[in-house]
Amino acid sequence: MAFNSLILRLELVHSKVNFGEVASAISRAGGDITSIDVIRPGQDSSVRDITVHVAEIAEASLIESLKSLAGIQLINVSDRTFLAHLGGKISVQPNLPIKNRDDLSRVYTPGVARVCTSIHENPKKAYSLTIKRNTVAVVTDGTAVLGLGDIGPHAAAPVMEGKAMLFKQLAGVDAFPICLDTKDTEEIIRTIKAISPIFGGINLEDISSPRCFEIETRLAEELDIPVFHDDQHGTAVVVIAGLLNALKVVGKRIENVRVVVNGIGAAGVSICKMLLAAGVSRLVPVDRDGAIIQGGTYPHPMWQWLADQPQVESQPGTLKEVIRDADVFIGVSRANLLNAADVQRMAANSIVFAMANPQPEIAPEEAIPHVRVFATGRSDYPNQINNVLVFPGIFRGALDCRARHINEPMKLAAARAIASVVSERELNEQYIIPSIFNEQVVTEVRKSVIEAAILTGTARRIPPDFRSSGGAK
Ligand SMILES: NC(=O)C1=CN([C@@H]2O[C@H](COP(=O)(O)OP(=O)(O)OC[C@H]3O[C@@H](n4cnc5c(N)ncnc54)[C@H](O)[C@@H]3O)[C@@H](O)[C@H]2O)C=CC1
Ligand SMILES: CC(=O)C(=O)O
Ligand SMILES: [Mg+2]
Repeated sequence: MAFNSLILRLELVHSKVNFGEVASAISRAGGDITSIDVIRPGQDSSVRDITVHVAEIAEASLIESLKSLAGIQLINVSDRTFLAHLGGKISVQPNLPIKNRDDLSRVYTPGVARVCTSIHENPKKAYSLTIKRNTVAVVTDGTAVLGLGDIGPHAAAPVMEGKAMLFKQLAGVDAFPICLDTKDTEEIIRTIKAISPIFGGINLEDISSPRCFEIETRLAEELDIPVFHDDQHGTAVVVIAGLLNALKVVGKRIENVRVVVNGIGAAGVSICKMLLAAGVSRLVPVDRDGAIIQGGTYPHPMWQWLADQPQVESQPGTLKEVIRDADVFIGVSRANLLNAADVQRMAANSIVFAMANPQPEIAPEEAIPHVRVFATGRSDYPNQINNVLVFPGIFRGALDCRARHINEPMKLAAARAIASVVSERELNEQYIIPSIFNEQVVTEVRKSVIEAAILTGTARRIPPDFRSSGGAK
């Protein structure tokens, strides 16, 4: 169950209500008071901030019960999540202070002009003399934000700022959110190309399918820096990592399992492709209209590609039909599509990754008693299968070796690296995937990605820690 921390600012009229009554009302509604601050004391009335820990589903009734108490005025309700977003979540910091005119003339005019000229003469120097080598653009058009859909570029910004924070904190990569006010494929491509000179990589985020496929393919062809649509490939990499470990837990082999993937959009297409590359031989891709079947005809080019694959089943059906006897369910669609009875009909020792954000395809409480391994994309349950395990390390590696592309071998190497962070001894139903706070994740992903980039010839630089030994020290 998800919990929230609310800060309730209340005015109490002392002749009508006392604090004990307020505390009892909060407790009856399921809230735990964690702190009380008196904001304005007074003889007749007082204003207090009461911090309350409460289940998300009980929030509305708690607020209603306080409003119904005589002598109470509810001045404001803020939750800590909103407070964490006040003023935005990132800022730009200088690397060195400007203390005097001498400093100024070095970092700015006239000194800077010599540096500009040097880059003009040799554009490669942008990597050593500007922020390019460590900076990634996190670009969205706001059309497929989490599972919230097309909420636009302004509303998408908190997610992009969040990704930028994670890039920095987990991998030391400076990332900048770019929220584009256009849904036009050509305009998006043109704009990203136009802003690309300052960036060492482009992380596309939350751009809806099918446009996301063309945008990524075209940019990868036309730019000489890595372009990575996180919702496609970051998600596929982390799913493969989790699946490799989950299969070990349940004692099944990837070649033998029947896998249902629900939601064949950005994430679903890439997951299906990577599952096939990893050896899955029985795949059932499902979207709104039911299973995408072998031999079928589809307007969506990626669905058509799937329909042409021999591993894709030819039996039509709705999600509720095709989930029967599946060994693995992977959901990257939307909230609340399955119930306990559906997952009970899966094969014994089933694996369910319900990854729609913020609400999964099935509530964890409903699924967990009936499946062997359960995972979501959320941080408040065990087994968080989220692309945050991937993009920081993959870009760290790609930037450090100045990879031109992030190719399939680099992605597979990243998936294996993430899986390997959980040792055989540690592996169990509740622990198939490492925590994002496990420092080994970025280190291992970076190392494996650089090795794969060097082997496949896409690296344009050998990082110092790879130079003498032929591998990371
Ligand atoms: N945990 C993680 O790391 C990640 C989770 N996701 C989640 O996966 C979901 C999809 O994300 P994207 O692929 O980026 O979006 P998308 O918009 O590209 O694709 C969503 C797909 O789901 C399909 N869909 C919608 N309702 C459906 C239904 N009732 N049954 C079957 N299919 C249905 C749509 O037709 C579409 O093809 C979102 O909830 C997102 O938050 C996405 C990326 C990473
Ligand atoms: C995690 C992520 O990228 C998404 O849900 O869209
Ligand atoms: Mg996303």
